Amino acid sequence: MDHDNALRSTLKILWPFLRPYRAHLAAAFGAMILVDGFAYIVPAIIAYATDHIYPSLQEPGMLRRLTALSGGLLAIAILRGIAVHLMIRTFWFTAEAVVRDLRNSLYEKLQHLETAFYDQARTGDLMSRATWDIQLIRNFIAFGLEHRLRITLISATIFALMLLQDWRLALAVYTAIPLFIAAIIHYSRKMRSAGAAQQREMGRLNTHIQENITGIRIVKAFALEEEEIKRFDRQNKRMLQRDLEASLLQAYLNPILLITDGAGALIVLALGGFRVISGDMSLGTLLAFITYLSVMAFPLRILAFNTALVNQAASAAHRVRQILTSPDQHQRNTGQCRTPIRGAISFQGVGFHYHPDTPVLKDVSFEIDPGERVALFGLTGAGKSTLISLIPRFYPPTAGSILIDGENIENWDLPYLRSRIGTVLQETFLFSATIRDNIAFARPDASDQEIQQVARYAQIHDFIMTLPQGYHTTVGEYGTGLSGGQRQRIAIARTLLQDPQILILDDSTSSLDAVTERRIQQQLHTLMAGRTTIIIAQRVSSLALADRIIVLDKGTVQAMDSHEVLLEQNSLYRTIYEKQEV
Ligand SMILES: Nc1ncnc2c1ncn2[C@@H]1O[C@H](COP(=O)(O)OP(=O)(O)OP(=O)(O)O)[C@@H](O)[C@H]1O
Repeated sequence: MDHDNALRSTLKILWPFLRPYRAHLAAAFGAMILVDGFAYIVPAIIAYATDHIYPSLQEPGMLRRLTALSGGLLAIAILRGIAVHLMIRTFWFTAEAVVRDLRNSLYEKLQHLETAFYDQARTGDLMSRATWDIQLIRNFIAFGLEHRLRITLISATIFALMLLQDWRLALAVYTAIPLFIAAIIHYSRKMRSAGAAQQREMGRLNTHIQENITGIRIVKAFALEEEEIKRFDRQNKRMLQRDLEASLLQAYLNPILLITDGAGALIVLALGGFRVISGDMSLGTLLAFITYLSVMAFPLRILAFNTALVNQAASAAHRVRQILTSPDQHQRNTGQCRTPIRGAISFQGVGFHYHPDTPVLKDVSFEIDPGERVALFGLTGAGKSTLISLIPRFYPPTAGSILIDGENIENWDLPYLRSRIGTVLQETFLFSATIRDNIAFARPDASDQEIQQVARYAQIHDFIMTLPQGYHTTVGEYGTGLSGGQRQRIAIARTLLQDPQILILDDSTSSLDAVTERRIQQQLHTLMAGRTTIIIAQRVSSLALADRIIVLDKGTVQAMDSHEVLLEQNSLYRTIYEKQEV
């Protein structure tokens, strides 16, 4: 992709974000015309003074004319100063405002993307897009776009003025133009792919750092710190390689541009000088040409850098667009139903796969009555977590249908449906906030009394009260400073406060000791009263909570009955149960 295409495709992607600020852009462009327009008057004034004032300075009135011209030059300098200030200010304001809007849109999109998107995405790469790529876009709007417009404006105007002054010399100066354009196109293409490679590598580097920090305990447990440092060094070297490749391209392009500039000066001096000597051209015109060339030095100096910047912005905008155009749940949220949920759940011939060639659920059918407690039981990898993730529509079933209160889940308003389903997952995630804020996550307006009540239900209140700052204790990203069991109990309290009709417990008692588990199970009995509950039972002790048990085997329902019946009639159930009992 050449320079202009990179520019066009960047602007096309960014246009929805630039559009609200088009008046600012127009104002900045107006200021730019003032800045550069006045610059062109200066050579004309110098040419005029050389040809008409200096030779006859002794004549009456000439000194006054010279003073007036000098005053004019000073006024132009001041005006240009004001215009350049306004121009830079407006471009930067637009850049910061667009980037703020872009970040908001990106964050909003990240909230609504399909769960499947996150199965594929790497956090470090997403972080890189949300920070580094956005930064490149900001640089593009703040000065890349300004420079690009000025380069075009200055070159076009200077060429036109040169033509007006002396078309023969102008054409001679521009003989080097095809070489110039070929170099730009050639390096622009290379810069675009080097920029994309650089940004991909930055994503990998960020992923590396993020995964290392997240998994630092595992690294330490395996005493692999030194190995990790070496691995990072290798990754960092690849980053260096990509960075060098990108900067080298600028280092190659810049000399070509400077040589072109030098060739222009040579032509003006040699040909122009010859024509002045032969009386074909005035000295003033020659001086004007030399000044024009000095004006051209600015665009030429920044062109290589600008080409790199525009191409980097093009691939950054493309990477950001990939996220912004990924399918999100809004596209699937066509349901309107928001009536109170009683909690009947029906699976009718449900099939599901993450990848078409590996079915995870096959023809799953069962009925759960409102308020019933059902445990999902099966060997690891049987599909239990997958099955429950279909109920809040984290994934759409690939066959059959799921009904809640007789209504297909697709007909329920998605945010409403999810707000009525409470989930306590195996891995408890707590936000970097106070314990109070973590519990009140679903209902930030909950009173202290309500928060303490659910904390008591979850058997965590007494512990919280032993902390110096009580409910206002800040916990880390992963609830640092809390045990696994304490984190889980906070998560249970969080779900209790949500007061859902349907409760999904992903073996939420797995990190608890036997005494606490018994206590919490008693509380859970109270909590589950009147709510439909599905418990993913990794451990047989969780089965005691259920009225009926679904035995899942390799994605199919083998049986669904009470514990007693299953123990008597189902050999798979009996085998797993007895093994775990031991
Ligand atoms: N996001 C995913 N992408 C691709 N495959 C997946 C994904 N999640 C799970 N699987 C696969 O689907 C199958 C069922 O996994 P699932 O987690 O539902 O089983 P499970 O019964 O809950 O297991 P466990 O008891 O070990 O938690 C497994 O083979 C697993 O590898």
